[in-house]
Amino acid sequence: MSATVPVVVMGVAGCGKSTIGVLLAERLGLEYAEADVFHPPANVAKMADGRPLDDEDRLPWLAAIGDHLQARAGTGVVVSCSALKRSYRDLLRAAAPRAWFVHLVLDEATATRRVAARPGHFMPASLVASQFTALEPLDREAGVALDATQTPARIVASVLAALPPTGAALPSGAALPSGAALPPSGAALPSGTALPPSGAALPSGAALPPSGEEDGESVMPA
Ligand SMILES: Nc1ncnc2c1ncn2[C@@H]1O[C@H](COP(=O)(O)OP(=O)(O)OP(=O)(O)O)[C@@H](O)[C@H]1O
Ligand SMILES: O=C(O)[C@H](O)[C@@H](O)[C@H](O)[C@H](O)CO
Repeated sequence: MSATVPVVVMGVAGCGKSTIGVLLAERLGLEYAEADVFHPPANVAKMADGRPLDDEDRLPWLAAIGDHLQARAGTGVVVSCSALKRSYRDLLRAAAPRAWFVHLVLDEATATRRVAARPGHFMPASLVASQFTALEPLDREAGVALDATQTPARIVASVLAALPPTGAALPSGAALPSGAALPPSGAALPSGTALPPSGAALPSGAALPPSGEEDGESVMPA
């Protein structure tokens, strides 16, 4: 199986970007790139010191990741990148218009627990709250939002099912299917609402079902 769309696995620290990115790249037979290696040393030092990055800090990092995506636009690549804000994703899309995002959606308590339990990493658990402050969920952008408390195998299977077919047109700022009736942007689905099967359109920002329920997925139109 292969995908030529550049796939960006996004979300807060601890949501599983690296874990899922590696597995996904393996399944797709593509190169995996870890966003943390694109940080200037000053960014890593700042985070290790317990200070969150700001927009200015993130600009050179996003530019480097954008270059990496652009250089592999024809062959495909899987990149992990927190891409917390819409404006950050816009920068990546400016470099790679076909970029397709996998948002691993996780609650703050679980993210904090995972980061605290992870040995030998520069990111302190004290910074997880700032990641949620910055986070702007995928909003009518090409990609899929998945419940990050599912098993890695299940998450990867959902991504593979949702990926646009090789060669499919992926305009940036993906258009909604014509005639689709959607609640206002950011509207949460009533609790207990069954999510449509993979491939169906859902506004991002839709509430994901609690862990353990069927599916845990919302797909943005490609
Ligand atoms: N689906 C999952 N279920 C349970 N644990 C997971 C899952 N995905 C990742 N983890 C664990 O959570 C921790 C954080 O995962 P990972 O390093 O992949 O996250 P990340 O989003 O890349 O974090 P960061 O952005 O801080 O590098 C790891 O210990 C990993 O084993
Ligand atoms: O945008 C950011 O604040 C950073 O990218 C962080 O997300 C860290 O790099 C990552 O979480 C640590 O691995």
